[in-house]
Amino acid sequence: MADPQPQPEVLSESVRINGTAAEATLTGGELSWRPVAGVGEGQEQRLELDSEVLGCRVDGRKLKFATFASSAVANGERPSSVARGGRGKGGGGDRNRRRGEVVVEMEGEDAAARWGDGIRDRLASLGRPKRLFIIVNPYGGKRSGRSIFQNEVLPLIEAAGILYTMQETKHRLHAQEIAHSLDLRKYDGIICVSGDGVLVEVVNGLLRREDWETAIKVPLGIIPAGTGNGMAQSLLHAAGEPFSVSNAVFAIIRGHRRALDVTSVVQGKTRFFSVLMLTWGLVADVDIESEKYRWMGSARLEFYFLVRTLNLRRYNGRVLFVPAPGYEEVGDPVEQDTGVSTGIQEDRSNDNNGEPKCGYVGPSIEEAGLVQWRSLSGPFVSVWLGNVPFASEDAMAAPKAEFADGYLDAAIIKECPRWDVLGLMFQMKDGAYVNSPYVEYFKVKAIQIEPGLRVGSSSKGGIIDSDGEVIARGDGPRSRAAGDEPPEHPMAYGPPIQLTVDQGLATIFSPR
Ligand SMILES: Nc1ncnc2c1ncn2[C@@H]1O[C@H](COP(=O)(O)OP(=O)(O)OP(=O)(O)O)[C@@H](O)[C@H]1O
Repeated sequence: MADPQPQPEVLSESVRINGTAAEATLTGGELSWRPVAGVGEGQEQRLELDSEVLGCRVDGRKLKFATFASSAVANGERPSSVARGGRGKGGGGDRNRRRGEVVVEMEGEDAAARWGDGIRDRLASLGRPKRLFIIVNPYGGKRSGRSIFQNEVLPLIEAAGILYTMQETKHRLHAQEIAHSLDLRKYDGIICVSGDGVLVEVVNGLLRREDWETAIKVPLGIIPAGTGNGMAQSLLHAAGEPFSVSNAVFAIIRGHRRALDVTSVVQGKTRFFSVLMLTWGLVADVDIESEKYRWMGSARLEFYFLVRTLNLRRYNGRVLFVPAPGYEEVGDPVEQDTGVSTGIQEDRSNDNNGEPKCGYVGPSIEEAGLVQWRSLSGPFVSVWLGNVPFASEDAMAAPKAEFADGYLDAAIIKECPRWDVLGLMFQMKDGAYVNSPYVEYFKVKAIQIEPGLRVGSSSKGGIIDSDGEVIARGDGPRSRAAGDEPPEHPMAYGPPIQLTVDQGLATIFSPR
């Protein structure tokens, strides 16, 4: 039998807290005190180290707690009866946190040093990171990554006493290069101050390393500073926390983590890894084609959605999938005896389109194929595959998605009157759109997309977008001669694109 964890010593002392004489006790993960005179005399007050304290430093006879909690706690004023009201364990108070300071003055420096050690040990036992590598994208979103880092991230990280190395990205795929070559032994986590794109680059960089198996276990963190902040919103929302930079930073400081599914997206020898979503049809068209209206600000998406709905496109094609348990009746059965009828083929040769032969090759579809494949045939208005609930701050595209269930959530719209499409958009905010009879919502272990031409066009296909990057675009036939520029997108539009999920392969800092 394993030895029981040694219980930390209980410390008690007569102190002054924020100037008021009090009896203080440090028990487990909590500092509690009762003022012995004046306001609040005899009333117990508490400070939870895990959910309310950024850090603590000793300054002579004083212990200075940097707090991040409800305003009353931040000033050392909240009575424990209030503190306990309606709060889950480790929940972190009323979520409207503010920075504050609680100063505990001891009678002597020895006592302060002893308490300082006790608090340091307790904070360390919470598994908080000590050294972080922080990647800042100064270019994403509203170009505010740098100022978010300086003004909102750094003060909290410093108050927590975390050592860090910061590097700004200089170009596309720079974050992938950094993650590919970083000395991971020096850090307890890699943090992205960016949109989702940089986080995805980091995952791809780690999985292309020779030591990918250990590298991908390094906890990742995301602090929203992009246009698409779906991962940050998904993590905060799952914990009941409001979307904010400081809540995202505090989640990283607390060091709680959760497993995260990684999807391998494969076409022939081209392979990359996704942690958010893949979309084909309406949503991809709106997302990508509306770029030319960027000058409109965030209204561009609504505007272009309206344009596209009025001229609704439908795409031919087929999706084949291995349904998750409970979804075996979705779609039609696929003949599977020869493999020819499905066209499902695997290339797990560890040759990533000429890149060095190392890194992760993804889970086998054949393993997934132990169960029956099913299919849905187009035309499709929209195909959405999500690994996490939110596609952006205010679009809950896959409301039942879980971080590490080993499945992708599919939301597929086939035939749908255009006014109903418009209605669905308004129900995207809270995910209610999936209850529409026009939306087929189910979970899959693996899925293959066979994208076809737009209905009514003999040459135009659609756009396939994974985690905000266009991976294939059917712009019509283009003659390519030897010496031509390499194709703009990594995959071709037309041949099958396969997705398989590796359950909980990555690790991400999470409020809960
Ligand atoms: N210095 C840079 N110059 C240009 N592009 C960059 C730079 N640094 C990073 N990028 C690229 O910016 C893209 C978007 O980054 P990020 O994830 O931060 O934001 P996003 O929300 O996904 O997108 P958006 O650019 O629409 O805000 C990524 O593909 C990344 O490679």
